[in-house]
Amino acid sequence: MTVPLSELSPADASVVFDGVSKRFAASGESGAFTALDNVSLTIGRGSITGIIGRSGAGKSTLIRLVNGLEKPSDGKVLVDGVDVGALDEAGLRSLRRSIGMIFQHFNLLSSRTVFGNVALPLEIAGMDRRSIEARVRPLLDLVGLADKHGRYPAELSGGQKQRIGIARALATEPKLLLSDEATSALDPETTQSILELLKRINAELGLTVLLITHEMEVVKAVTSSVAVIDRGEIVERGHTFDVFTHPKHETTRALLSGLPGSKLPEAIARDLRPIAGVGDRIVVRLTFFGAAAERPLISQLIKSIGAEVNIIAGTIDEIGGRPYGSLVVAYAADAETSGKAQRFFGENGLVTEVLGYVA
Ligand SMILES: Nc1ncnc2c1ncn2[C@@H]1O[C@H](COP(=O)(O)OP(=O)(O)OP(=O)(O)O)[C@@H](O)[C@H]1O
Repeated sequence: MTVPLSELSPADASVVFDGVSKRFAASGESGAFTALDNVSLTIGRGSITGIIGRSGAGKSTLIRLVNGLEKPSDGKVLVDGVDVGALDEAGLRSLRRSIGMIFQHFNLLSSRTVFGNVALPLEIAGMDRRSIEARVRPLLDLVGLADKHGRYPAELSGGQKQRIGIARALATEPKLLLSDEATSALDPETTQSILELLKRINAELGLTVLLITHEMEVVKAVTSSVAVIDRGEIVERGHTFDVFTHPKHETTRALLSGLPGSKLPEAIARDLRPIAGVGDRIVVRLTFFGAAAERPLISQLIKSIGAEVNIIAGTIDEIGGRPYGSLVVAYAADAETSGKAQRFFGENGLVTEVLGYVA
């Protein structure tokens, strides 16, 4: 799905938050605590959308509104056009069958086998044994754990437990999968394999995935759209590529600074000054996309400015499946050299950010 979150029509939407606020009674104090403040957000059908924010920003509350575990204080949450807040108990049960959910700590039943865990939602729905077998076996295949069907959760690794969690979430053939920090307890390699599985499920089953996380790495690897939440408000949203390459809000920038490859070497970061001294070099981050990534930019830059350029840090990466590069370079900060460099960056469509000055 390539349409920005704000431009989707309701017909393309899996979930719509329409002016949603959520206030909780503050214990021991008068008044209420506002966990979500007038959130309007549209989650495209068939997309993998990320909601990222720091601890306490309101991410879990947002997800609990989708499956009806909380009701909005103001506004509406629509899932496939259905107003969740207006559903009665029977309506909520049927809504929850159409939504799969995976969790940070997997929430498997230790007394049940792998098969038994995946079968549980089907047993609750009253499905007969043979139909359950027919549904569960292909799901275990899909998540790559067919050979573990008789094992117990305690005999599995974290990644395998999450695969079971995913199979269980898919058992009732939901149209929407909610992922609440599902990779936060996993090591980076296992995280990648679970994210790959989510991408496959999204592509093969056309399932919408709404993923909340505090990890930018997760958003970068798997989502096409992202919304940044800060103290209950959506402060930035859009295509993941655009938000990552042109972050506008301070919170987004702060979250991005934790990504590997965006950190400056310790010695440079320590010596960086906000104002240029005589003879200083300017330190600039260059971000480039598409065709620019294939050109010998640095040698062209050296020619254009007629001065030395030091490469301090660099990374080539992919965001939402699109390649981009980021380079941190330093060159003489005098007006003439800087002016030539600015012209070169402009002519070549490079996004630049001055990080500071070093001696
Ligand atoms: N039932 C509740 N009663 C009172 N306050 C609540 C309740 N649920 C959540 N809150 C408050 O709302 C705010 C948002 O909580 P929420 O769990 O949605 O944040 P989060 O972004 O998911 O954080 P984390 O990543 O730490 O789970 C927090 O300050 C939390 O203390």
